[in-house]
Amino acid sequence: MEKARLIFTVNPGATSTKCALYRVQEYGLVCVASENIEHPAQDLAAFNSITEQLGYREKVVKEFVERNLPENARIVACAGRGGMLTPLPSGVIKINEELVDFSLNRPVYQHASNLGAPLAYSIARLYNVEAFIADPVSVDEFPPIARISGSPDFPRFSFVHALNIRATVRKLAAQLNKRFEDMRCVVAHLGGGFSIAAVDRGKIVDNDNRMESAPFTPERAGGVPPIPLIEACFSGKYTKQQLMKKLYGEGGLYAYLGTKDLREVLARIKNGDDYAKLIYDAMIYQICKEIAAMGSVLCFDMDGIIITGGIACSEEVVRDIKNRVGRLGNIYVFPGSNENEALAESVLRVLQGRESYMTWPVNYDPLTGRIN
Ligand SMILES: Nc1ncnc2c1ncn2[C@@H]1O[C@H](COP(=O)(O)OP(=O)(O)OP(=O)(O)O)[C@@H](O)[C@H]1O
Ligand SMILES: CCCC(=O)O
Repeated sequence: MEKARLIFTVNPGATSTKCALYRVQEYGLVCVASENIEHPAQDLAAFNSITEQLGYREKVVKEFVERNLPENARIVACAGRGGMLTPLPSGVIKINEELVDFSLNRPVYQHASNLGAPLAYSIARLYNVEAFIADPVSVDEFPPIARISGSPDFPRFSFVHALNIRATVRKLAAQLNKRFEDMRCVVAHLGGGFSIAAVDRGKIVDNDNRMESAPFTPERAGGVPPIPLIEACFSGKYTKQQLMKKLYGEGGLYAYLGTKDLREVLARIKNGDDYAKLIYDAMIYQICKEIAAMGSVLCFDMDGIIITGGIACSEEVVRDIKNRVGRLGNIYVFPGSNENEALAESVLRVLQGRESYMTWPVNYDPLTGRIN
């Protein structure tokens, strides 16, 4: 009997590595195993950089595959979440040694997703198959107008949860019986980090890059007033690393309330904590301002507003967002992040010849949108 064909996917996050195996069926994919493997803070504290975590996470990922690969099945392809690479067009890229080297040793910023390509490649080599990344966080398809900031020295650029955003737009397209390539919508990905994006005919034409001005998130500061920030940089009170942490990792809800867990914040509010309520309300207020801003990018001519990510599991959040911006368009909720599934679907489109893949390095000019 022919062995079942499986796609392995891996999505490394700040504190966990999400792994999954999908069986390829004639009509699509069936998830046969999926785990969110959490990494205790004391384990990760032993490493000075994301790159140093590779061996540790590789062991965990290999154990996942050994535990879950059925005897009557074989892996036919692997996929990992793509990290902070150079600016790229959306789509699928085949992983090679050079891409692994770039992700580990020359990424544009430190981000757990930089380990996606090395981890997928490592499993692919074990099973002698090909590995891919899809829609990495450095997807940048901004048109020229979106790149203009208030200073030519600091042009705007994209940094975005491209994988989950494009996957949820595909889901909405199927639900509305429309082509993905025709969809126009605002997507609010609300997780540990947020990405609030305008999607125009399948392309992310603007988003709230949290290295610029953006709503604060459970752990990221988003936009802060620039002059006081410059003063703090030159005050001698902080190291660069301390200030980076204030913006990234220890900002947002965590800075105000000492927790990154929105469920805990909601529980405190239920128990009458007025300060927690103020901070929560401010977060919703900022999210809604950004949704409206992204709606304006689409001239409010859109198929709807999507809310997704872990925070979209909260009925309170969805209700409070609807109360502020529900008049702008229909709101669709896709709770949780669908990144592993989106990776598997991207690879399936490639295996079935419905989508072509790019090869690293991708010689892409974000200013013209051309691949040379
Ligand atoms: N049922 C829920 N109600 C409210 N908040 C929730 C719920 N489930 C998860 N969250 C919150 O969602 C946030 C984490 O979301 P998620 O798991 O999508 O993030 P992540 O994958 O770690 O990060 P990112 O989305 O930036 O890659 C946390 O603040 C968590 O408390
Ligand atoms: C695209 C990833 C954004 C973030 O982690 O904040």
